[in-house]
Amino acid sequence: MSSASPLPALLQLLTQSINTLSATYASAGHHLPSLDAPLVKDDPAEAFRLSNPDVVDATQRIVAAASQIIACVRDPTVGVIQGGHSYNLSACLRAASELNVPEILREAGEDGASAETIASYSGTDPALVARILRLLATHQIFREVKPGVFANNRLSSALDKGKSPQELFDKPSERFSEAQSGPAAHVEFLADEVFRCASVLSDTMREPESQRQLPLIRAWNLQPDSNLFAFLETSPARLGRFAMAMHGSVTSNTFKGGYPWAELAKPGERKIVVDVGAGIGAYVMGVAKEVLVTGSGGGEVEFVVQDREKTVEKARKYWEERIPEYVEKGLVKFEAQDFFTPQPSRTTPVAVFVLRHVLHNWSESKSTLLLQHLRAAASPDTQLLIIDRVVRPASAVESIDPDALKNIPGAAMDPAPEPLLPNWGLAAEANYHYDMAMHNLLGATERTVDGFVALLKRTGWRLERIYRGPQSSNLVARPIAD
Ligand SMILES: C[S@@+](CC[C@H](N)C(=O)[O-])C[C@H]1O[C@@H](n2cnc3c(N)ncnc32)[C@H](O)[C@@H]1O
Repeated sequence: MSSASPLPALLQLLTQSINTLSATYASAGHHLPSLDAPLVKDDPAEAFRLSNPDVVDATQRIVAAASQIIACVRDPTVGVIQGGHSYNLSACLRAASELNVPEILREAGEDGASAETIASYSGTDPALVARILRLLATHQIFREVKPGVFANNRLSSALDKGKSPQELFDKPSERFSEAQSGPAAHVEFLADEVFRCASVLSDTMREPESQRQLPLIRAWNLQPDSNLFAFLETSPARLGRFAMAMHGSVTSNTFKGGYPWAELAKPGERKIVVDVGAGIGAYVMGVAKEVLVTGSGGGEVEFVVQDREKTVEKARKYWEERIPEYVEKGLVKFEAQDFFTPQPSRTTPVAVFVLRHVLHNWSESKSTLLLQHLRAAASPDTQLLIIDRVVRPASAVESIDPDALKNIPGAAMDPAPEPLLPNWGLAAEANYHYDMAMHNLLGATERTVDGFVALLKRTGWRLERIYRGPQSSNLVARPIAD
């Protein structure tokens, strides 16, 4: 262990990255959006932030370096105790979203609204509302304009569900009907269903193996053979919120440099893409709208949206409302299909099976069964596109067998620059939160690159390449010849 302080090197990384960020914004004629002002989604600076690689890279370095500096200098006891308190952030975020505070404050404007006004919409305790919002403001979510008066800022306005507070309170079953309500749905799902499961993680781990329950089963007092999806289906409100939460995470997945959808169908060709466990089909709708309309391929792509029966009904409605021309032209079909059973036979072989945020929901044995069914339905040219996070160990070496990754483009990743944690630390924090959520909700896992290689090989697929994405990556596999 080196005894030299890492602080000067971390500070240099931080300074260089802040300079790069400022210069990149300035040279493109954009201003760095203000933390104090609400988010303006259609501001060109927002699209620039998400798409400019220098901004993306500098942001990652700043988050990793700044959080590592804090860890270096802060009293260690305070550091771990703060970690123990972090449940309050979840609890207060959920309260603020369920009390529709971002929407009340949108209507109040930059002068904000008092805790009394905010609480009057829901008949809740104004003093408690003020304390909740103060904790969030301390985490840079909302602004306390003067004591007890709050306004939206950049972070809190990301939770705006896009409706008036009155509509939200009058029709609670329709709180998540606007497309922009995805982030709020996601936060509420994490801070409600997922949070309660996390609270019993340690209790369930320490039970004798024969009595060991999944945190989901224990936290929600469910029948032992129940699962997340069956549980969500018992409540239309939970199911609707979950569907929108999944939709809210779509935008980052048709990323530039990801799977080359525009090249899939050559002129005169019609290719079939089956989205397995598609939810409402939001990902392939994104492909249809964002990529194929501008694509150079020229051929036609037919999507099959597969999921459980109730979700497929929602999917059909979602497509009819948002992209009716696809439904009318027969370019999208809806199939109720259990992915643990054989795929239906088709006259035209499937070009691409998509599994977006599905494999991470299942244990090794269930994932094996699912992939075997897809392999049995695959032609030699079928591609399997897995969209999931690829979790890095926190050590410098990503694989226990680095040689095995050498011929797989995108599989081997350089570690973060020293002295940063090799896995980018808190800049990659979400991966590890979702990994725990997968265990707590489903007894499942986010996978490392080694985990994907092994699972695919076992089920007759060969990992061909990885397009690394900002959050989830695109992993492409081909059938191993029989
Ligand atoms: C995490 S969601 C992902 C949805 C979608 N792929 C996306 O990225 O938005 C997992 C989906 O798997 C579906 N699912 C769960 N069990 C299933 C089963 N046995 N057969 C088919 N779909 C299933 C759920 O209904 C849910 O829509």
